[in-house]
Amino acid sequence: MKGALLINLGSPDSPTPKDVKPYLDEFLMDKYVIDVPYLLRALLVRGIILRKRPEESAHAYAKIWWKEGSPLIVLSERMHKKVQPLSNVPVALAMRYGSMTIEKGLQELSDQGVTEVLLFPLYPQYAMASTLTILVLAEEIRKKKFPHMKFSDVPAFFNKPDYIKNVADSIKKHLRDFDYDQLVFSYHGIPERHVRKTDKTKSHKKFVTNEMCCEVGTPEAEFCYRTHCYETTRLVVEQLGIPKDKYCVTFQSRLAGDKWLEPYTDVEIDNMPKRGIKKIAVVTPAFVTDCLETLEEIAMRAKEDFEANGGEEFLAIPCLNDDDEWCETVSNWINDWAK
Ligand SMILES: C=CC1=C(C)c2cc3[nH]c(cc4nc(cc5[nH]c(cc1n2)c(C)c5CCC(=O)O)C(CCC(=O)O)=C4C)c(C)c3C=C
Ligand SMILES: [Fe+2]
Ligand SMILES: [Fe+2]
Repeated sequence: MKGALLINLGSPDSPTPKDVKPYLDEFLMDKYVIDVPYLLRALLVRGIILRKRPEESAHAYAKIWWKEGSPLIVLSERMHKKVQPLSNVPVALAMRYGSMTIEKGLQELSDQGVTEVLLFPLYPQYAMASTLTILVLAEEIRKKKFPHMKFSDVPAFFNKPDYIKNVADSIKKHLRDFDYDQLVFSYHGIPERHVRKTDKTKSHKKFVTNEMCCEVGTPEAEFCYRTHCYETTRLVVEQLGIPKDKYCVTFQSRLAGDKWLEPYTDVEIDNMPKRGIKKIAVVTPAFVTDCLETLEEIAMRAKEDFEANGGEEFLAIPCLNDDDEWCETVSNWINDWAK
């Protein structure tokens, strides 16, 4: 029998340093997230980052935490609840990090008699720190615990017409009563090195800000997160008829140290009021579910900083979450595969 496993990032069990620390340890010790040799990674993560970060992150999580739990988990569960009845096969939900493990998700499917699984990473744009790490871990678990299972996966859907339509429709709905100077497309950042590493053609050398680094459809673009982000943006603004001077692409959530993809969201947004841009809307299409990075970093911190710098109006557009059209898209893709 066939079945699908929706996989999102995960969250700590509670917004306390006690629970945030092991979650961050699992996350940042992942070699596809901090991609340096094990000893250096352990020194960096356990010797430096995890000394202060759990306190700071717990404080940030506490600001966005809901009565029912982490927004990312609660919203993913709501989406799963809507997708299951629209799908013709069993659908389970799992997280890459934290307690809702991929192993538990596969066990749930296996208990229902599923032997052919569609792995569905909930990331529109491909990155080794998001999509690849899920696929690698799932395969490790399959070999150890579920050798009888067969896997397929949903590739990055950054340019799939249904997803683009869902994002465009959501933006249109939220901008109906908001007269904006600039629409900011803010994507989760990654170190530039990650883009070079996943490029099998090794043709990514220098990046020119605001220009696509490779062309969709070429081998170098197949795993290029940066181009996937620019292409999502291009297709969405094309569908909405937004002119070039009314939108921009930025990258958020960088960690200190490496050179991450530019332009940086915080730097760009802080500078906008000085350039006469006083009313902005921010959309975050790298996340299909609202989470710490959208609810705290964008809707709270970026808004405060924008206003402190002279900005007047700030609108954070929610992610697709459990939007009906989006849940239909997800179940359609599952049903197409299961045919
Ligand atoms: C080297 C560090 C990181 C890389 C690379 C990275 C890539 C990446 N992350 C997401 C999605 C999410 N990240 C979230 C939180 C988060 N991300 C990092 C670091 C890297 N991410 C950290 C340390 C954290 C934890 C919070 C913090 O301390 O700031 C989240 C939110 C989770 C939640 O519980 O709400 C998401 C979602 C993607 C898609 C991605 C690569 C493209
Ligand atoms: Fe992240
Ligand atoms: Fe590229």
